[in-house]
Amino acid sequence: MELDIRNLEFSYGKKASAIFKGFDLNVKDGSILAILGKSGSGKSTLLRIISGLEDRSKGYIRIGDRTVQDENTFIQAEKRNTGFIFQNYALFPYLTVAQNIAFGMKGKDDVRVKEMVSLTRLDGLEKRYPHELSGGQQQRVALARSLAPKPSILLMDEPFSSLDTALVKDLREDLRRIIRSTGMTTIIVTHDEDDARALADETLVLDCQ
Ligand SMILES: Nc1ncnc2c1ncn2[C@@H]1O[C@H](COP(=O)(O)OP(=O)(O)OP(=O)(O)O)[C@@H](O)[C@H]1O
Repeated sequence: MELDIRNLEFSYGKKASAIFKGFDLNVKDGSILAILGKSGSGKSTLLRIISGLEDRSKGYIRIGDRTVQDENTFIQAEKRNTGFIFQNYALFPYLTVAQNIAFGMKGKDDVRVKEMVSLTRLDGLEKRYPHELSGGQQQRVALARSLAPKPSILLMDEPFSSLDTALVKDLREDLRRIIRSTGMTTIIVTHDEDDARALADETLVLDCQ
């Protein structure tokens, strides 16, 4: 779905200086945007605002044809239906791969879990626990878990930060292939220009105001 942000304003607390002011962003349906920017420029904050985890921002945010925020509206994070993949993947250690993937879905849907396992090439690993997986496999479980409930948009914060750099090149291609095959509108926050170039259709460089 398309993401449209107009005139966004945000600061952490009344006395803090604004991280966003008059900020506009449009991401076309199905496209992959990389957000680059130095540490502290507000990359993670922007993902938190889009997903509804920060409720103090002002401005207008639309996802698809649904306004999730404007002066009269604030849709809570649970109801916003964004897929968020955190830096450390935040997998549940006591749940298996299949149970992790099923976690965010309403009701039991083994067919959808199987579909996600196959999309992310986790076949045969369904009964393993996160600590029995490689970093790249854990990332794919996080991806499968986020995609399973069919989110409106996928938000990834530093997808490669906890992985061995030698593996990252292959994993980038893998990640791009999976995202492309779903047609999901995706925003990837990274500090690495090579990630941005390899993964994204467009790049935005954030500059803290
Ligand atoms: N909960 C918070 N309360 C107050 N200030 C915060 C909070 N979280 C982040 N900040 C500040 O907001 C600014 C933007 O932080 P953010 O984490 O969005 O940056 P970033 O670009 O993602 O940085 P990095 O690349 O280091 O992860 C920073 O100056 C940070 O110190």
